[in-house]
Amino acid sequence: MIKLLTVFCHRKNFRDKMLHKIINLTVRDVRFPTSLDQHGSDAMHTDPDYSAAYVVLDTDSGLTGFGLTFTLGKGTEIVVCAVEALARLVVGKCLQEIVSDFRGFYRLLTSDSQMRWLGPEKGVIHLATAAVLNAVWDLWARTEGKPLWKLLVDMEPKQLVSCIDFRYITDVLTEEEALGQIKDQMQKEGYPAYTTSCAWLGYPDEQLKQLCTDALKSGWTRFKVKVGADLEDDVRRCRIIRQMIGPDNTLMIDANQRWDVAEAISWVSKLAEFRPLWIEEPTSPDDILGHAAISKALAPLGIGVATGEQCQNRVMFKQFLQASALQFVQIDSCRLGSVNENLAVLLMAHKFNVPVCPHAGGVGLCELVQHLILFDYICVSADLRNRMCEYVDHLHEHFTCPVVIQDAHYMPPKDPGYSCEMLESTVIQHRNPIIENLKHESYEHVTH
Ligand SMILES: C[C@H](O)[C@@H](O)CC(=O)C(=O)O
Ligand SMILES: [Mg+2]
Repeated sequence: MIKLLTVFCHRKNFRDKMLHKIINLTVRDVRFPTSLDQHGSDAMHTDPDYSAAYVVLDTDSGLTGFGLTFTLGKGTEIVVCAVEALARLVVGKCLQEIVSDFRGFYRLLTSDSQMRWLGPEKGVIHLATAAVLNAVWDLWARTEGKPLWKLLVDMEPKQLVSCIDFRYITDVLTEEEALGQIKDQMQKEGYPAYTTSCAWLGYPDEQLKQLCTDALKSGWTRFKVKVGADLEDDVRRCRIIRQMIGPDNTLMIDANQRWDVAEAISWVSKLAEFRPLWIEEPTSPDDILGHAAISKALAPLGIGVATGEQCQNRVMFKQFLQASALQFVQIDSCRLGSVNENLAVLLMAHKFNVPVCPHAGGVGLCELVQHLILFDYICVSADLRNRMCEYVDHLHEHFTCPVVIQDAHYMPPKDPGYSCEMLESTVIQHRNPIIENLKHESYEHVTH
């Protein structure tokens, strides 16, 4: 009897919890002046100001969901407008209504017939979708009192798979197959990380050496170097880093889409003596066959191709995998359509036996993607070979639950949610009021 009552109360609590109705969505343009010190600089983004379109979902129960997407500087204004355009599809819905048919809700956002023309599922509108859905996932995880990775790990495989939109990928992965790939066994340990913080393109050699020395002391063994602007500089910088980290540590290089295909092959061949594990984004992120040609040419040198931080959607990832055009999948928590679409890519990568090494850094990307890679390890890949998650040592102090790195490993987050919440003081201090002022002016214009 007591047991029955407990089950009843539990169910009722669950139902009540899930009834949170979303009554408001606010989005803020939050920017950080990272370009002043050349943090984040690469061959194509020479003065990046790390920024976020930051979403807050208020519910009638008082519980709040936080989400974001990462972008750079002025571009944030446009993403903010796109989020505002999606708000009408979210406000007024109950959490239960959304998560009981998450696939349907994902489609509602990505297939709205007036907005779909902007994508579909790519560019600004997809970044906006990610920001909104990230907030919904955060709200769900908070409702359950679990960190997002645990919410995913505890879900029945059937429910998990029901969050994925399989449209356009059933030729390589069906719902039934996906079900078979999800393991229900749990393990907990820190997830290996690599650092990009030592070798941004705009850092002078002395700074590079100092940061490398510090990182080695803190236990880092895997390092990424920005390349692609000037070959002589790249040779010098890679030589410095290789000498400092020694022959056994791992080095990766990242060109941020700087080259054409033939140029990529010849340039990277000249850096082969430094034994990079991968060349990241050698050419246009949309050129799947170009990546395949680069992969083929560099394979004899032992250099793989990594890409994904600007891969538009699961369909592109599908083709990269089908064409053997990448050897490392770099999922991104804010470029793809949130957890829903990232789940699809994790499962496809598993099917093709290609390791996932997420893109992180920016603002908030480390906080978010750590949940996805933990889930991948526990429930999908159960493998750490050639796997690591990027880490960049900037802007974590602005989050209420920043990542915890120990001995170059991500430690599993414990707080409920998706780790998206920023400090209120940060949002106030770094909010870019341009859009709001503009709106104000146009309202005035209309009323006069
Ligand atoms: C503009 C960003 O800093 C970009 O360079 C990040 C990146 O490519 C990476 O972290 O990898
Ligand atoms: Mg990169």
